[in-house]
Amino acid sequence: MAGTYRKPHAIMIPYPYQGHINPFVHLAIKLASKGFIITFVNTQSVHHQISKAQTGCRRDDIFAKARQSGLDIRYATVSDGFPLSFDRSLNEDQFVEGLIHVFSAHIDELVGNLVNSETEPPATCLISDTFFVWGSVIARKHNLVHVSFWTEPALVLTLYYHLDLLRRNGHFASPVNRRDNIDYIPGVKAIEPGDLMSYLQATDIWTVVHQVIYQAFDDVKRADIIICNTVQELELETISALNRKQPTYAIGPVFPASFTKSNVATSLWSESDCTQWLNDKPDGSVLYVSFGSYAHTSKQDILEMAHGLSSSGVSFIWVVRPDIVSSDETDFLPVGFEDQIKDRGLIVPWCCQIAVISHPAIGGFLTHCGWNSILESIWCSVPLVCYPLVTDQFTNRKLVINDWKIGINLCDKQAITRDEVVEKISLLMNGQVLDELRAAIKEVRKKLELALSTNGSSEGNFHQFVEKIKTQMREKVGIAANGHLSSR
Ligand SMILES: O=c1ccn([C@@H]2O[C@H](COP(=O)(O)OP(=O)(O)O[C@H]3O[C@H](CO)[C@@H](O)[C@H](O)[C@H]3O)[C@@H](O)[C@H]2O)c(=O)[nH]1
Repeated sequence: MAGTYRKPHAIMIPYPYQGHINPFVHLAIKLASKGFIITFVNTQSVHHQISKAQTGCRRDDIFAKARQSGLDIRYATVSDGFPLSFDRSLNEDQFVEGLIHVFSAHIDELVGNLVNSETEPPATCLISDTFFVWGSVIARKHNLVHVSFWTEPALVLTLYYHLDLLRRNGHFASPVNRRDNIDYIPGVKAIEPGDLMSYLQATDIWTVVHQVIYQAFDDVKRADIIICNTVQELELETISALNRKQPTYAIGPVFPASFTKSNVATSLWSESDCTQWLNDKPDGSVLYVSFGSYAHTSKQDILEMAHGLSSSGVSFIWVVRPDIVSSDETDFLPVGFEDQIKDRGLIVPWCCQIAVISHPAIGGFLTHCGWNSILESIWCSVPLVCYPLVTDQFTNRKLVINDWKIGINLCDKQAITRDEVVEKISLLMNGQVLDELRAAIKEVRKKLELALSTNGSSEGNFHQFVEKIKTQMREKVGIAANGHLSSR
């Protein structure tokens, strides 16, 4: 086959959560527009949920429209080992165990078929979510280039990557963890233990999620390439330090090609349209409140939040996911709340967040600090109130408040009070603090814009990353064909 040009064919597998599916889909489109063939894999359950969330039309293949526009993105769905009716949110440990042991076996089979396909250009690259513990194992077995896609800040990746240092220095997995600053992680300025990811602050460190963490951040060390949905200028030292270990490229933010419109359905819940409601509100007057797709909160916190929002006097849109407390606890808003807030507050189960926060009426975002929400809010220059709940959200808050100064904190402990909610909303939506936050977020936004411009860092890194994959793919094919490097 020497001399013949084969299109590069990459298999992409996101972790089956909204905050991971979104950047994976946008990256698939970006790679396909650079001439890649992509086989995008969702779990059957994710596919079913996305299809159900689409009103009006049934979509068996979420990339059908993208393909009509000339992109070669194929779509495959694979069982995660559980029936569609299984409640993955309520039984997370079991679900995550399934992703480790059963989903991986199905993926192994699918990858084998795509690699050995005789009629199609066989796949030569696997782009898998860093949280999967088996990415490099499957890639190596099938002789694929392994790209680990990290959908959180580089700071979070590097903290997990150096778990051994945290352990050795007594900041993690000690009978009593040290409380002083952590100042020995390469590329990270001193960081407080309270800014670590929730799993590293936990007392029980033998959960299923911890098993994932121990294995996934060992596995990532064998990836050929790491790509991060972040921006070099925002995390320069961290990215450089990671790069000294393994080829690491900051290619973010990975957004839809046209920011507010995507021709690929990704929402796991039906989106309520908030445009009409927002059109009637003055510019910058509405607070958007959302805790993302994954985190849960207590019924008590929801009550305090509701009373706080109601007493604040500010107009708001509040995304109250049906399973926000738990999927078997659905009656949690205060009695008569919706009547009480009338047309000042809009409660929706889900919406197109990007469309909402791009609307000029939005003036602030009370967020759980999911990484996508932070990137999207920066892009729309909307300052933040931080209310982290779990995982990387505590570390992301540190970036928002301490490093970039584009947001304020809701509270230090997890249980909130209505008074704190009123106080912080009023700080965010009025007065001098708001002016300072707005000025700061505009500066950070400029960095994102520059990074994404033709000569910007993310575009440059993306280009280098693509070239590196292609070179490594050619090397793999050469090795496979000849047992040594081909001279192509
Ligand atoms: O009503 C809504 C709410 C959210 N979104 C979108 O859903 C995504 C949510 O992502 P993110 O803000 O990152 O939150 P999570 O869904 O909670 O994301 C998970 O994945 C992220 C990336 O790995 C982590 O940073 C988070 O902590 C983790 O909970 C974003 O693109 C939002 O635009 C909507 O479209 N509509």
